[in-house]
Amino acid sequence: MDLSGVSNPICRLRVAVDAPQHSGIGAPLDYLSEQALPPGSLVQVPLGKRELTGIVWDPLPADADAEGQVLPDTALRPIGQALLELPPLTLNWRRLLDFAASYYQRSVGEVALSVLPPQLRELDAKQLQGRLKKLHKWVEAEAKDGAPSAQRPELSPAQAEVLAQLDALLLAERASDATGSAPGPAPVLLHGVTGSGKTEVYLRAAEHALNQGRQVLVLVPEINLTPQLEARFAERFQGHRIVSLHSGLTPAQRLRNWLAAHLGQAELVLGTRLAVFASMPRLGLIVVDEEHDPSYKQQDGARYSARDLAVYRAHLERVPVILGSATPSLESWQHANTGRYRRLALPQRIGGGAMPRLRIYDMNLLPRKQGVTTALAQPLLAALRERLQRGEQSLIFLNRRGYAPVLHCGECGWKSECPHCSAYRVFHKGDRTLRCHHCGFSERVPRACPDCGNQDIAPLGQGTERLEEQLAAALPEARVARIDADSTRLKGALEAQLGAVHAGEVDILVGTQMITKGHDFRRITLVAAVNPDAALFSSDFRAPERLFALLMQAAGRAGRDAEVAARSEMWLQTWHPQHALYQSLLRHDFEAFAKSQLAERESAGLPPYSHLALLRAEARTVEAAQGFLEAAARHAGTLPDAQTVLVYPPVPMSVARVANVERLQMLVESPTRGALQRLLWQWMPELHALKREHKGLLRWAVDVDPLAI
Ligand SMILES: Nc1ncnc2c1ncn2[C@@H]1O[C@H](COP(=O)(O)OP(=O)(O)OP(=O)(O)O)[C@@H](O)[C@H]1O
Ligand SMILES: [Zn+2]
Repeated sequence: MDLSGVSNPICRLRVAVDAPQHSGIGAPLDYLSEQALPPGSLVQVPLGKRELTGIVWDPLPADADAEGQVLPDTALRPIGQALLELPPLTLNWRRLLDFAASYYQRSVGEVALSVLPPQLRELDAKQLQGRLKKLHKWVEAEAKDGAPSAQRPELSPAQAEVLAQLDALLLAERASDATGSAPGPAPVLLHGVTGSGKTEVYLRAAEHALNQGRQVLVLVPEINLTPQLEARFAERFQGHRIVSLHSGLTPAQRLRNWLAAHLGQAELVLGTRLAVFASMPRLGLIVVDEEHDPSYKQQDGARYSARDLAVYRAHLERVPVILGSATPSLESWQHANTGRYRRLALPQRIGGGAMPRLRIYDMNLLPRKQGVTTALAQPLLAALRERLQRGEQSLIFLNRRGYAPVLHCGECGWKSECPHCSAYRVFHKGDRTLRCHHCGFSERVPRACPDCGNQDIAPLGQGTERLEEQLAAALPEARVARIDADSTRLKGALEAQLGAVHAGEVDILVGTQMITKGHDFRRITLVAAVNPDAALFSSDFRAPERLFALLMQAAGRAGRDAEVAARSEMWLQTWHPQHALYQSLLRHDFEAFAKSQLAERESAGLPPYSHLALLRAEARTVEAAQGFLEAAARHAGTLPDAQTVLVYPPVPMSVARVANVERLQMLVESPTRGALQRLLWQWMPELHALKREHKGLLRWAVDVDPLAI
């Protein structure tokens, strides 16, 4: 860099550093530097006794109120090494991080540093040079020539129509942008039923962006969906470099892929929610697949929604963003209703195949036997047998892993409670353990009741392990496989298991929601949800929306091949066959379901008609957590926006105690986003102060737009 023109050899730099939340350091810190480094540069700086990696941040505008007092130069410390080999992070990247930090009420340093690959924060300039050299070698060895895309299927008329509308949107945007002030293309909500070929739309839109020399970011909700999507993109775009970004990569891979995107060498980035922060200087398109999926919400630290940030990022960069789903979130659906988003639809399956016929089986018809939980009704077993005879596959969905959720003594009433949590430990038969799914506490299964010595302790209810066992007993000729978090713990296990299903080596696949999403199974003609009722009566207002999406998506795994679509079925075993949710499902009618849910939300004043945040508190005792929340509520009452923003009394979380920590939360509700944000901003300093006063408090956090209430 040529610094000869810099008149003042010593300048001030604002540097974003990852200071722990309790330190109260919010804004970037001032340092002295002999070089005028551009914002976005990585530098090492001293903080206390440590040396940390930080990011040079933008100078405050001249008229800004300085936060706190401005220190004289003599009070500032000099920066350390700068990582000059790395091009600075772009202005739009920094604006995205500024927004995310302020919206989710965290410090920008914490968020910005936490979304960089961990290894990048540990390297000095020399080590970084080494990594870059390695990257260039890799890029040379796997040279991509930008060759045109491989063979692609003829678009269906609906796909062609959607793509034409996408093009029209871009053209209109460009035409209106003569002044350079247009807001960017409206976000697109692609509502396509399962198997309608949404992925082909993503591929074509990506191709369009690649042809213009731009980079493409594709987000998927779950890590286990990245390999198959990566394969589809890689097959199509052989002349282009594709990298993935998710938490399953080794630290070295993550750094390499991140650098490839940052240097513009990777043209396609596929990843889970953290990839929304990937540095992509030539970004031209963002795709968010299964946009309704709750996994897009981060559940600790900065509790961001990657879907919402994707929309914001697209707006910043003025590039199109496509949100795809068969069952859009009600927030996005409502945005499309009001015209903020542009709705495009793929109402039919590729090849014109029918949606699976829904069969609701009334469990009340089963003869009741004391103490016996019937997993599979006879008619369902008969339907499974029919598939077996025809050589077709079935999928059985049960959202509960392990053998049984509770172990129970019929003599004294003992149950397998976790000593550290307000939850039962789950019986895992495979390794004969009782395991708590909240704190991880695990013990060997006792031979007899620990309270009364009764030898006869029995599992209550069923999980996927038990279902697998029951199926094997009822249909001994079937090849049964189970896919859940337990069966896929080892690296590569999931790919192998999915491979076996695709290869036709499995007749019946049992699993949790892992198997209901996104997979393009071609030979499944029967999907069954054997115990979906629990969510019907949840206290969480989003539970019906989530259940509907999950069941629609599960149903969507059946009959994906038009040849077998006509005889594909979705079975529901339920105690509440008349429930309105199941009735809309019966008609595959998302629109009717969304309409009725939105009407309920509107009359109850719930999102998207109001805006929520949660203040969470964790302490060793209920009193300590409650004391903090009550003091916080009193303070909120004194703030200017207290007239419009409602703060509810503290309540225990649904699992109140985890690992001996009591967890309480307080709901904050506002008719407008602006009032909520203002109140939170004014509240934060007091919350930090209250934390210091309430010694018994372990942690507190604010969750903006919380998903689970
Ligand atoms: N134009 C086309 N011609 C032929 N086959 C196509 C076409 N578009 C998509 N397909 C095929 O149709 C199948 C379903 O498409 P895809 O997986 O994209 O659906 P989807 O809408 O993403 O479904 P889901 O929401 O269930 O994940 C895939 O096997 C895909 O290869
Ligand atoms: Zn526990």
